[in-house]
This record gives sequence, C-alpha cells and structure tokens, in this order.
Amino acid sequence: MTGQLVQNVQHRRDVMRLLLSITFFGGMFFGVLNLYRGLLPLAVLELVYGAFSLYLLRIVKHTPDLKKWTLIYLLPFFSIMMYALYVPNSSSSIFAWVLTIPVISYLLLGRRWGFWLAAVYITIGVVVYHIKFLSDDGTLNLALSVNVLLSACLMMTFAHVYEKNREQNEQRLLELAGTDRLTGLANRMKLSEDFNRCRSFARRHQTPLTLILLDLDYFKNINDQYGHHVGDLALCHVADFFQQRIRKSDLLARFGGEEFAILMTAAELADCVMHIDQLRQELQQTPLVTDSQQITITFSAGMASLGKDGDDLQQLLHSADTRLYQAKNNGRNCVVYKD
Ligand SMILES: Nc1nc2c(ncn2[C@@H]2O[C@H](COP(=O)(O)OP(=O)(O)OP(=O)(O)O)[C@@H](O)[C@H]2O)c(=O)[nH]1
Repeated sequence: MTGQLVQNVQHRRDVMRLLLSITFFGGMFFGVLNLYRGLLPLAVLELVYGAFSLYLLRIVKHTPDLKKWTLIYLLPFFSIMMYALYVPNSSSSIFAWVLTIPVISYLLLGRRWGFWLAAVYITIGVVVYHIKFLSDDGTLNLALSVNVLLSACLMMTFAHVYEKNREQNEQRLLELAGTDRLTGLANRMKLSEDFNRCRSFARRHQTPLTLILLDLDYFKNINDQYGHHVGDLALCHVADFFQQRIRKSDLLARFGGEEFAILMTAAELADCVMHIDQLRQELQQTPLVTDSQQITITFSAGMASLGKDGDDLQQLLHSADTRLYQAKNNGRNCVVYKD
C-alpha cells in the first residue's frame, strides 16, 4: 500500500527513467549510425535528443510536475519517430516503433492524456506509413494496409483496456485502504489524509475546524453480555446514527475499537459542542434493537479546535484525547471541550 491515499505515480517515474536511459543510448547509437548513412538532419536530431534525455533523467527523479516533463519528453520523441519514418532512405521497420506509442503513452500519462497523445501520433504514423511505403506505384497494397491498421487499432485497444482496469483497481484499493471494514466509515488513515485538506480550507477561508473523539461507554459489557456479534451490530448502529446526523462536509471515521472521530468544518466550537451534546442525548434514547433485546448505548467525547489547541492532527488528537479521558473520569456519557 502507498502509505498515502493518493494515486501512486512512482511506477510512472520508474518507467520514465527507464525510457530516458534507453533513449539516451538509442539516440547516441542511431545518431552515429545515421551520420554514417548520410542522414545528417536525422542524426543531429537523435544526438541532441539523446543528450536532452540525459538532462531529463536528473529532473524526473524528483519533480512534482511529472506529467509536464513527460509531455516535454514524449512530444519530440514521437515527432522524431514520425520524421524518421518519413525521411528518404528510411526503413519500413521503423513502424514497429510506432506501435509502441500507445503502450508508452498510457503507461506514462494514464488513460485520458495517454489516449489523446497515442491517438494523434498513431494516426499520423499510419498515414505516413501509407504515403511512404504502401503506394509507391500508385496502387495500395491492401493486405499490408489492413495489417498496419489492425495492428495499430489492437495496440490502442489493449493499452486502453489495460490502463482502464489498472486505474479502476487502483481506485478500489485506495477506497479499501481508507475504509473501516466493519462499519464502512472512513478509517484513521483516511481521516489523517482529509485533515490536511480541511486544514488548508480552514486557513484559506479563516473558518474553524473542530476534532471530536468519541468513545462508547462500557462497550466491553455489551460484548461480554450479548456476544461479540452484537457488539459489532452496536458499532454499526452507532456508525449509522452519526452518519445520518452530521453534515456532508464533516468527516466521520472509526478510529479503531469502540472509538470514533468527527472532523467538523466551518462551525464555531460552541455550535459543535451543542450539536455533539444533542447527539449524545439522542443516542441514549435510540437503543440498538435486536431480536430479543434493546441495548442502550452512550458515549463520552473530547473536543479540540484548530489554532487554539494545536496546528496539526497530532496536537489536536492529544488535546481531544486528554479531554475524552476527563469525560470518562467525570462519570462518562458527557462531552468535555476545554481543560
Ligand atoms: N464487537 C467488537 N468489539 C470490539 C471491537 N474492537 C474492540 N472491541 C472491544 O471493545 C472493548 C473496549 O473495552 P474497553 O477499552 O475496556 O472500554 P469500555 O468497556 O468501553 O470502557 P470505557 O471506554 O472505559 O467506558 C473491548 O472489549 C474490545 O474487545 C470490534 O470491532 N467489535
């Protein structure tokens, strides 16, 4: 897993570096070869581009603008390919390189950008191939033409389907990595990720941000008395209860065990305290109903606000946790928002 719930672009960086290394050696090799063959403009292009690849190799290792640099690399790379296919004395075998365009584009740029870049250049490649090699005497070699068109379409389709599935699987894995399996709520990792986004928003718009830690009271008794399965039902009951009562802009997460957290955005601390205290009373009056019993559930809560209690998640968690501990010590089923 990535450790961060964001799309992993490391594989693109690795592929890019491999390609740049190949381009450097390829550029030097074909540059020298074409010098001997008398194809001076092409040779110069290849040598310059080989040296440029060496320069890019250093940049792509750390750049945050990987897509931009990938385009800066690929546009001339594919253009030189087209030129190499077009120049006099060129070999028809260069078309084999044109067929790598979809794979390279999709691997390095993903589905959307990969599609457009590959579609444009493979179309140019097929057209140039037809002009250059398939109509020398004015008649079209139909079998060859169909082969070229089919192989180009197949490469496009395979690359597209592969990348689409890969992206969907990656998205699914990211969702799973950020979800608590029992309740379907966000987990601690997702809350940490979203906290940074909420904090940036709060700072930019000068709005409050409050973290609430909630811990169910005497939850062990529910497990002991009714069994672990009913304990699980109680956790799902509480998750649904909160989910239906918080705003869409707030984030509810299960922190593990019988502990939950809510990140409340753009609401003053006093309003958050009132809201959480209402929820506390309401949950007490909304028991879990099973086939044979009604189980009353209560919680204790500790709250902390951005700025006043700290500037990062660790500090807010520390303050909220200390207050949650106070709430437990005060007899449970209550909310503590200050020391
Ligand atoms: N059913 C179920 N129980 C869990 C799960 N995760 C943790 N627990 C139980 O939650 C209980 C937590 O017990 P304690 O930490 O003693 O807390 P408590 O009984 O709620 O007491 P206070 O928090 O002090 O009010 C333990 O019995 C854990 O086994 C879970 O996913 N499902």
